[in-house]
Amino acid sequence: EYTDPHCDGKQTIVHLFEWKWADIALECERFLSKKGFCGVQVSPANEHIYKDSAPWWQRYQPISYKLQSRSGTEAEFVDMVNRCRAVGVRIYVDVVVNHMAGLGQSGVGSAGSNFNSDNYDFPGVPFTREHFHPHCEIKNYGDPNEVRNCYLVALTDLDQHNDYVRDKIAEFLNHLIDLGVAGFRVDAAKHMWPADISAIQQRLKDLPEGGRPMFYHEVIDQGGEPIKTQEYTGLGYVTEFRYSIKIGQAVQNFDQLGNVVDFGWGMTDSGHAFVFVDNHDNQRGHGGGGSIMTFKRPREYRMATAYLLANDYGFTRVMSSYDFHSSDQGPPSSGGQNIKDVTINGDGSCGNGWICEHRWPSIGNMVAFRNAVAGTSKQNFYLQNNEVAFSRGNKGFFAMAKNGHMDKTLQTGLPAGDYCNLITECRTKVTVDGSGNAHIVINDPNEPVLAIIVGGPS
Ligand SMILES: O=C(NCCCOc1c(-c2ccc(O)c(O)c2)oc2cc(O)cc(O)c2c1=O)[C@@H]1CCCN1C(=O)/C=C/c1ccc(O)c(O)c1
Ligand SMILES: [Ca+2]
Repeated sequence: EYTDPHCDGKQTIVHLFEWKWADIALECERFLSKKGFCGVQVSPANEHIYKDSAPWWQRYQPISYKLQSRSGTEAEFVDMVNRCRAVGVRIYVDVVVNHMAGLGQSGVGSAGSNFNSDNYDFPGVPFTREHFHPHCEIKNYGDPNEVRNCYLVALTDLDQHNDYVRDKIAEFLNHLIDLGVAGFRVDAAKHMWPADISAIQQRLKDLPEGGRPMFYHEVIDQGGEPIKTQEYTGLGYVTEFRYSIKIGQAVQNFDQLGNVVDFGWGMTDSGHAFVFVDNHDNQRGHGGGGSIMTFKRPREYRMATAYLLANDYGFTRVMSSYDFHSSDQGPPSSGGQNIKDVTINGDGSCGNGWICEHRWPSIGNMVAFRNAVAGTSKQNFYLQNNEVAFSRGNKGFFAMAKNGHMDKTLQTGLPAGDYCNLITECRTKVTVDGSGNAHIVINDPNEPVLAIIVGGPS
């Protein structure tokens, strides 16, 4: 049961996809701590293959568990963890332990280790032939044995049933725990047996500050396959991909906003659901049947993410991307394996090809809303003519207008008083009268969201 995010009540992680460690440290200090983010999901920090075209997925082909990657050295990683922790922002590491590099690859990895996948030779760990499953390719996702014991697109599949393999993976995660990380995203968890993941978890230390590391498992279950998210809820949070589809559809047809949590679809219970609008893979067009919203449709994306953060379901992650034109394209680079710095413009947006969705007002300012209303349920639900609004207990009130305009008196469930609209950073306010009613006005097609909280600025 690793479901406590250890975030002092903060509710949202941001995925700073492919950011360098030095840039993440700066973002913790200048933005994430001020906005109340729980933490950062960082790209895989272990040694990975270098491919000439430097596709983003090269980081998902491990060579060893040495902490030197395209994002920086171990020293830079340690500095990032310390500086983020110093301002109350935790680090969650994306760990790739289902496999090592793909067959047909050999050479030197990002930490200088030699390897040869066809010989199952990974001296940087070390792993050798007996630590891997025999080669068969996953062809039938309808067979849970094949999905776990065969190779995903020729990626050399580790045998997590093997004690030595369990020990080496645990050693990797314990090293990260010693450095101060708060938990892990388990990449491709669907391709590992829950019992094997559990055996590895049992080899892990408590966090230095006490408590168990937080886990969230990547299980791509969109229904239709025998492997279900529920098989992994005993091990922590589990990614709920159907919610991304539901929210993506609902911002295009507001009538569906009342039914984005649909247990009829087999969706994971809220206490174990790890939820998001898009992720680093499906924002590139894989899966989701075209209903996945990304930064490429800014208005719909802001509404989808604002609703993700306002709704009373799951533990939330906000995606932060770089611009791309082809699905394999890596992060902004001046060439080779270089990654460009993240630059911050005068208006708070990012430059150098970084999108920084987490800094968009309807997104970054909703993080404080979600923290303030944690643990409360939706009430006073209002949904008509492309407008939605609801209160969260008596702690907060949220409204959103598909066309950017709303002018309606509604019950907010809040005590009388003047409240800042968090989204406009107080440039607009709301007065709640003695009966809890307020005149709700939205007039911004770009940020068509209003959010107020008790105890917020006024
Ligand atoms: O066409 C591709 N892959 C085949 C379709 C996507 O399949 C993959 C899935 C996958 C997709 C759908 C599923 O239902 C599923 O159970 C697994 O998970 C991965 C996880 C990894 O750590 C590394 C990978 O290369 C993959 C992968 O190729 C391209 C070229 C190689 C990498 N890649 C990719 O597209 C890379 C995708 C990728 C990489 C990292 C991820 O965490 C991820 O979710 C997807
Ligand atoms: Ca496997």
